[in-house]
Amino acid sequence: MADQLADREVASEQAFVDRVYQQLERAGAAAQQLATEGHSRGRLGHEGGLVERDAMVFQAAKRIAQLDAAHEGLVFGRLDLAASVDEQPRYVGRIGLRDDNRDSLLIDWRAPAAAVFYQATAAEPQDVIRRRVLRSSGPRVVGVEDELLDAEALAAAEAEGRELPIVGEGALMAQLSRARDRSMHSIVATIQAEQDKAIRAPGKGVVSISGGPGTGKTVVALHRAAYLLYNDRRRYESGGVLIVGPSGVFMRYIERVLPSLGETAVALRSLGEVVDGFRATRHDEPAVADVKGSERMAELLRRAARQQAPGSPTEYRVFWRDDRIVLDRGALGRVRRNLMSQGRRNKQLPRVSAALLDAMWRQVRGERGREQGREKFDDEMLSRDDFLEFALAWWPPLDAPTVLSWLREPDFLSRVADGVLSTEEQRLLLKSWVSNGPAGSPGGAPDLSIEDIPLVDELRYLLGDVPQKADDERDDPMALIEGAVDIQELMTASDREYAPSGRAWAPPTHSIEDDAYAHVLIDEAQDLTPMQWRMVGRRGRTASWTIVGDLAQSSWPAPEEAAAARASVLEGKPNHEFHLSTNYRNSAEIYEFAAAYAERVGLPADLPDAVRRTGVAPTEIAGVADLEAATRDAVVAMAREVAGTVGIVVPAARRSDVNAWLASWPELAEDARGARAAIDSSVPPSGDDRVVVLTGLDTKGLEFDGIVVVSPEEIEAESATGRATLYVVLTRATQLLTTLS
Ligand SMILES: Nc1ncnc2c1ncn2[C@@H]1O[C@H](COP(=O)(O)OP(=O)(O)OP(=O)(O)O)[C@@H](O)[C@H]1O
Repeated sequence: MADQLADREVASEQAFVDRVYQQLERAGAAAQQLATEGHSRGRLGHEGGLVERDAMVFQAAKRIAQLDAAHEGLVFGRLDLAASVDEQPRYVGRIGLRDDNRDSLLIDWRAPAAAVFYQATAAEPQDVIRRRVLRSSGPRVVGVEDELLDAEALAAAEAEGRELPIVGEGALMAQLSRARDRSMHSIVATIQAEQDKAIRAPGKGVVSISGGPGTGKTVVALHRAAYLLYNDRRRYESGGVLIVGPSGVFMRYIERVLPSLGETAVALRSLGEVVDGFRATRHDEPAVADVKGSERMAELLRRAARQQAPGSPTEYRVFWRDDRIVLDRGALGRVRRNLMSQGRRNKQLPRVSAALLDAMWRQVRGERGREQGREKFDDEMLSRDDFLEFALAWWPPLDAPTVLSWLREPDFLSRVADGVLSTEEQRLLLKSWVSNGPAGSPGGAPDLSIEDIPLVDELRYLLGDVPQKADDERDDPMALIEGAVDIQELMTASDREYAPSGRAWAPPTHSIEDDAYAHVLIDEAQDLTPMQWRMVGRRGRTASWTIVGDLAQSSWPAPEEAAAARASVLEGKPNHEFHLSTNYRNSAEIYEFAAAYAERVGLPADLPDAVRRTGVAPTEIAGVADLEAATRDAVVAMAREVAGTVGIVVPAARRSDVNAWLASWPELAEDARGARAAIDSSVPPSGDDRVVVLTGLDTKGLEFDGIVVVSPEEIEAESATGRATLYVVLTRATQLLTTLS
């Protein structure tokens, strides 16, 4: 009986969904035609035609991208309202669509009219009688899940002859129990009321979203980005939206969510990729990372950027008429300080020769020289190769990696670090830079760590952009100091990131002028170091912000210092706080285990309620004699048990060993479910790899059906914040958790 009823409801929804898809096809054909028309106008050749073509192709391509993305579960919601409001059902989808009469067929989930779909509750039904979620596979409706919000209104509606049966077991539980794959999915159909409030918060100032593990902070923040783009497309698309997350693996995990919501005009960057033109994927060891992340590095770099370039000339001599002119250390030091006081170092390049000539002219005392005058003096000096070469060598254009490489010299470092860093801290820095051959190392490719990137950025701003030369001056370095031309490509942030072809990335300009975005969204914000806050802060001085995080998951050892850096970045911006309180990821059994750990080790944990029980408690195996055999048994069993992903979390020092084990286990290669193992998590795994090896830090923000933790006590001991890292690890599994020690 119940099945028949459900089948009938599915069939009736299918009829509506078919209508929507037909309309979508018509909209798609119209957009295609617009694109074709646009191209043929471009062939006319005149300039107006080209501009028009660009605009048309851009619009059409955008529409097409939106429509393609919409194909997955295009229609997902239906509201039946009290007769006094509207007898017709309202449908909610990923995009808005009108029928041929321009009447609304489908409401965009972000439109004000759709808000009630998320906000109505049984306590406050807001005229909603029944909320229905449609589950689909492509264009096929496979099920419906209803919620009755107002029983009295239902009785009244039925008395008037409307049929509103209630079927299904609740959309949320169905959604939460699904197997996890390698990407995060959108939650448009099941956004909960407290999440909806954060998503729809006004786009001014700072929206801070906090909550414990698995409360949907990341997924909510991504839906908020889509909401902002929908609501103020002009502002956010032209100004750009920057989304920053902890790692490349994490960015790949979340990258599908926004396109599936029809949005591609967004820059997704891991912390190692925030600065245009640089890409770091390697972490420094924790003790080094702690030094590089400290705000004290800003003072050290400020000093470094003011130093004379190591190896540059310290003296210039020339005879002119009756005078012997000498620019010695003292004189040069004065010129340097004077230039430095006028602004960024590279910006002074056009003034260098004039400043040197001023100092030199003051030494011209002889009558013959004075009579001939300053102009004659300047002309003669500027035609001397040795003078121009000196000027360029003394004040060369400097890029950030070059200045960073100066710090590899122990003497240089101790000079600029005096009173800022301890001897031990200086030693750690030297060790990291010398052993990894940083940028500028002779012959060695730059190997910057994720923690080096904020230092590079700090220096970019201290030095200013290296002037670009015009084409005909490429081979003439002198052009730089003789009134350099500052030619930059004119591109906005969104031009950079968004190409109509659907490719989300175009070459960056590398200029500090182009760093700014209209909205900055920081995920896992609890992990940002003070130097990272400064780096992202420069990208959002006039932006609105969304910041999500959970302090108990922090791996930064000095929370007060990070909080101060954050406060100074956001100073003067109004702050709106949102808190999420339900854990949607972990089974209740797994989260209880993790929460007990957090309490035991004294983490300041914000403990959400986990809503889904599986009846399976985590497995703790202690006193393991053969770690490889035990790991293999646990992983193989788990891969059989769950349909989705399995993560093996290991101490950083054991990662390559465990990778080698994994590669040698035939059981996994031949796994009946076709599981294949990704050999190394630092290499992007292909789509069907469902078993991966990760360090504790790698797991930030991710989730898996099953997690096997190898040697939790070693993960705990890896750094000063190892307990927080282990807490993160224990909160990654949706179904099964096993620990081996
Ligand atoms: N309303 C919802 N409907 C369905 N699934 C949801 C909902 N909210 C969250 N989820 C799911 O819960 C899981 C956790 O979400 P997410 O990763 O955003 O949480 P988080 O708070 O960022 O976690 P953490 O801080 O632990 O990294 C994801 O699988 C997400 O899709």
